[in-house]
Amino acid sequence: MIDIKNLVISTPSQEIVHGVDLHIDKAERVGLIGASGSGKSLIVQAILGILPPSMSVQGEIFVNSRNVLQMSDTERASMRGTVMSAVFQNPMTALNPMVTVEKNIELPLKMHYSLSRDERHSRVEEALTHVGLEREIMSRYPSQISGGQAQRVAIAEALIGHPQVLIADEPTTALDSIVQQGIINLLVQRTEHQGAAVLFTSHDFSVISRVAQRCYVINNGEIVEEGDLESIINSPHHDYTVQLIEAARDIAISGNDTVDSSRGE
Ligand SMILES: Nc1ncnc2c1ncn2[C@@H]1O[C@H](COP(=O)(O)OP(=O)(O)OP(=O)(O)O)[C@@H](O)[C@H]1O
Repeated sequence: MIDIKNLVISTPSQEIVHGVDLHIDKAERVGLIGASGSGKSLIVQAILGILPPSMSVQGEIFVNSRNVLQMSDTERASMRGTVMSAVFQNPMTALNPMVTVEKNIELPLKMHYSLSRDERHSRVEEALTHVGLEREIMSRYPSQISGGQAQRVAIAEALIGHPQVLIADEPTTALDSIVQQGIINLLVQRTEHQGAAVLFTSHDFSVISRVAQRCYVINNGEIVEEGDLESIINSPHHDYTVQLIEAARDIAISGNDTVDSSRGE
């Protein structure tokens, strides 16, 4: 589904991401874990084609066997929402503050499908139910909902076009731990239900362990370890991985969690 080969990302003065290889299979949930500043967001931005213009990028990023680094902006835009979608750390920046929750969520439908207004309305209602929100929230503006609700709205928008992969760049970092848990459960449930793959970035092994089946450990722009989550947690090879595991509060293997996914918001 996604195959990254020898990805190098540089500013005019220095190389930041040094030859990263990363692979995600269809419907697989993959974690990318590393400390702040290790290069996770730049890799995500390269996949989505939204790197700052000052950055240069080399290597290959194949999505469904097509190199996105060689695509035009229009071609890339046509993939957003249907092939790839993304959610970010701060949901408020992802939502358009000038329009209602309904208008935010229906955007991918308007861009990619020819549906009537009524059809879009019922798809948005259904999407809200799937992310555990009441339909009344549709007419509110992003400033009138909580951070946890906003992240649910962002997830509804990201998944409404049934993308093949959801890229989640630290989507729970800005939320408190109870809300965080609900968002993680929701992401796992919904992507599993829709058969979507996930690339989930975090600096926290306790978060990654609840989402990913396999993970990559990144340190200073370099992948230092990769493997099944259980193997990495039970027998990490790299000192940096050991440090990340020791820093985690509590580690679970994903799928073992039964916490109510809308608690505390
Ligand atoms: N637009 C930019 N111009 C110059 N340097 C940048 C830019 N964006 C990021 N960097 C640098 O690149 C490095 C990697 O940043 P990146 O945001 O990918 O890290 P990260 O692992 O996602 O960290 P965090 O968890 O804090 O988001 C950092 O040293 C950062 O300062």
